[in-house]
Amino acid sequence: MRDDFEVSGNSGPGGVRPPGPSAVDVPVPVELADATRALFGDRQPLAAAYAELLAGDGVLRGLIGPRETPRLWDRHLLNCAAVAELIPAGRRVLDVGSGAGLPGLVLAIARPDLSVVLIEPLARRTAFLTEAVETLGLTNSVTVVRARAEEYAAASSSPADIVTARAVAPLDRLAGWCLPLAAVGGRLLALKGSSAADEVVEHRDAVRELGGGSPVVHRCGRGLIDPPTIVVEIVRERAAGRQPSRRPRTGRPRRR
Ligand SMILES: C[S@@+](CC[C@H](N)C(=O)[O-])C[C@H]1O[C@@H](n2cnc3c(N)ncnc32)[C@H](O)[C@@H]1O
Repeated sequence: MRDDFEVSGNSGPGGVRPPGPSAVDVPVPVELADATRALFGDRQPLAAAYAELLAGDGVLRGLIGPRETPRLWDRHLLNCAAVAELIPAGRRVLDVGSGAGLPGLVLAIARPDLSVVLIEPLARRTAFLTEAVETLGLTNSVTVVRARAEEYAAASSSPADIVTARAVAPLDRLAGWCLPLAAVGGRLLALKGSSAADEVVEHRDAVRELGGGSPVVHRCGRGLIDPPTIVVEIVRERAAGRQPSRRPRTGRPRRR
């Protein structure tokens, strides 16, 4: 990768530091206790430390609206952690437009086997992400990069197994930014709302032009969270614009 992006992480030893003075206690709501245990396992204290950072510094620095604090667990942490069921062990994940770390940082918390790169263009957000990664002791598994996805794709030579994105752009634009970041055979997992199926219909052709296969809609976390997280999965089948070659036509040979 070119080294003119601001990059941090993947350097020091792990070990959770206690959240700083601007952390706010965010207890897990009783009705979410089982889901939280199922999705975070023994990493639940780390998830709680991240929730405290979001509710404290995240709100103070304008990365999360104050009205989100009471619903941090369901709308943000559990919503994102549920996507882990689509990611096999040991994969390299790029999270595009991470904002305050959603879903990339949550996936790194829930799944210590993953190596995660958080790609975010805004300095205020990457500053928060870098501090959160250090505070949570995740510098061994998480890297923060300040860049737009298109810039990173043009400069990076290490394609990802999985590219994630939540609330970043409509599916056609998102596929244009994210598919070039994935290896051929790799996958974009786009966290979408209830209009996911309509988006798929609207943008299917554009996605194909961009080298993606047929989008598949998944509902993650069923039986654990309500509503489940809706994820549109797109496999990168080939480089953009190169359509699969047609089978030769059979029948009478053409006259010369
Ligand atoms: C609405 S926020 C969503 C943040 C986070 N994913 C979440 O779900 O809370 C969209 C984010 O995408 C980032 N973004 C916009 N265009 C981008 C691009 N071309 N490449 C990477 N990130 C981008 C913005 O800076 C912003 O942080």
